This record gives sequence, C-alpha cells and structure tokens, in this order.
Amino acid sequence: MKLESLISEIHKKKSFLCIGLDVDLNKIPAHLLDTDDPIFQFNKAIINATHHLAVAYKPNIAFYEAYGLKGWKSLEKTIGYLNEHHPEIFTIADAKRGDIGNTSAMYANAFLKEMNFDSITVAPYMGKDSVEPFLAVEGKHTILLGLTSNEGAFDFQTKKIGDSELYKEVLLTSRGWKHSDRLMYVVGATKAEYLADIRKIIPESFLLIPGVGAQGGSLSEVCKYGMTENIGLLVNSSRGILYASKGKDFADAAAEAATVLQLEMKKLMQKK
Ligand SMILES: O=C(O)c1cc(=O)[nH]c(=O)n1[C@@H]1O[C@H](COP(=O)(O)O)[C@@H](O)[C@H]1O
Repeated sequence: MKLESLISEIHKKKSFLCIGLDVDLNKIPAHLLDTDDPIFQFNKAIINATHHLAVAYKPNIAFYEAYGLKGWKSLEKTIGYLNEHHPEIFTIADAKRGDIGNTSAMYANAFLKEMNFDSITVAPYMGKDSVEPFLAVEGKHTILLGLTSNEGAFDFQTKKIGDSELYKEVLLTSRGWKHSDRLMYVVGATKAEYLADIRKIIPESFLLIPGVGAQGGSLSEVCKYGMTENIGLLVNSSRGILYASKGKDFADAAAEAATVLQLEMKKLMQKK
C-alpha cells in the first residue's frame, strides 16, 4: 500500500488506530472453541466489528506460531480476509525478523510476497545487509524497532555511544540505507517523552506506537510529541480491545473499546 493511501484513510476515518490481533486461545470466548478455526472466527468477528474505526491491523506472529500448523493456517486466512474484504486497511506482520541477507530475503518473501502483508516489523541489530532485503520489496514497508515499550529497552537501546545513544544511531544510520523511504519505526507509547528528540532525527517517518492500554502509555502524550502534519502515527492496542469482554458480546465490547480510542484520536487530530 502507498503511504498516500494510508494517510488518506487516516483523514477519512479520523483515526490512526492499529488493532493488534494477538489471539490467545485461553482468553477468547468459550463458544468459539467449538468451531473449526477459533482463531480465525475470533479475528473475523473482531475485524467485522471494528474495521470502520481502525486503519491498520497487526497480527503478532508469535500468537499464531504458538499453535503450530493450525496457527499458520489461521494467520493465512486472516490476512487473506483482510486483503479481500478491506484492501484499504494497512496490514502489519509483527514478526520482528532480521538475519544475514539471504535469510532476510526469505523472511521478506514469506510475509511481504507469499502472505502479502503491507509491512513487517524488523530488528535492526544485524545492520544494513540484514534490513535491505526487506526494503527491496517494492510497494511494501519495513518497520524497524527504534525504542521499544518494554523495560528492557533501557538495557541496550538507550546506552550511550559517544555523544549519542544506540537507538538514535539506529534511526540516523538507517536513514542512509537504500529505499529508506520505505522505513517506518517502532516507538513504545511508554517512552512518549523521547518522541521530541526522535522527531528531530526522523521528522516525517511513520511511527508504529504500541503500549497504550494494557502497558499504560498515554495517547495524548504520544500525540503531543510525535504527531506530524501527515499525522505520522499508527497507535496500536491489542489486549485492551480484543479482550474487552470474554462473553458472547466480545465483538461489540471490542468495538466499544476501539471507539473510545478513535474518538480521542479524532479530538487530538482536530487540535493539530
Ligand atoms: O513491535 C511491536 O508491535 C511491539 C514493540 C514494542 O516495543 N512493544 C510492543 O508491545 N509491541 C507489540 O505490540 C503489542 C502490544 O500489545 P498490548 O500491550 O496488548 O496492547 C504486542 O503485540 C507487542 O508484541
């Protein structure tokens, strides 16, 4: 998907919400467990109830790999459903891959071509030749981990190197890679106070921001420091939306939780 299409969808829906499809069979309503493919049935109901509120969906691949071949089939059906019924919606394979070049090319093939996701999350720490095979795929986007939402982000990412910090070097250096216009970056909502500095290095890039809701990040803080003229943000919530209710009303409850976020987003966009 072209960036312009994503931006126009954001303005049309007055939303920059990304819904994380992190399906845990221990958390979904019991009545779905009797169906032939509970993960897909759950996703389909969530997508049907929320697609007018969200501009992106992000299945985290771990939640599918966890169930072996069955999980992969559910993932394939989910991305197939999104591409067929909602081609206007941006899709993210949250796979956090990255390896030596020829292996990265295989990962890129799996997620961006075979499964036809619009984008994939990639870890930057093996460097340029591990990321460029993802960037080489035309019409797709690579979302590089910048500053993550978890506590462990302070173990390495914020460590000083010279006058800079490691995560800043990742942002700066990656801007020089081939097809860097296809890059987006992950910044955790729990690290909103870093966004002013981050915007000095990557003023225009789209940021995937997980960590509102269950992890406690603040949407208004994220927008204060991270929003650009083109909005430039995809704010993700997974558990806060998917498991708003464990009963038969789970899809309606998910839509309600998504609506709360979308209305706040609309207000914050109007302030811009
Ligand atoms: O790349 C990600 O999406 C990601 C990066 C990060 O720094 N923190 C983070 O939570 N995530 C993912 O974002 C989702 C957050 O889920 P909730 O905390 O349930 O909203 C999970 O799929 C995480 O794996």
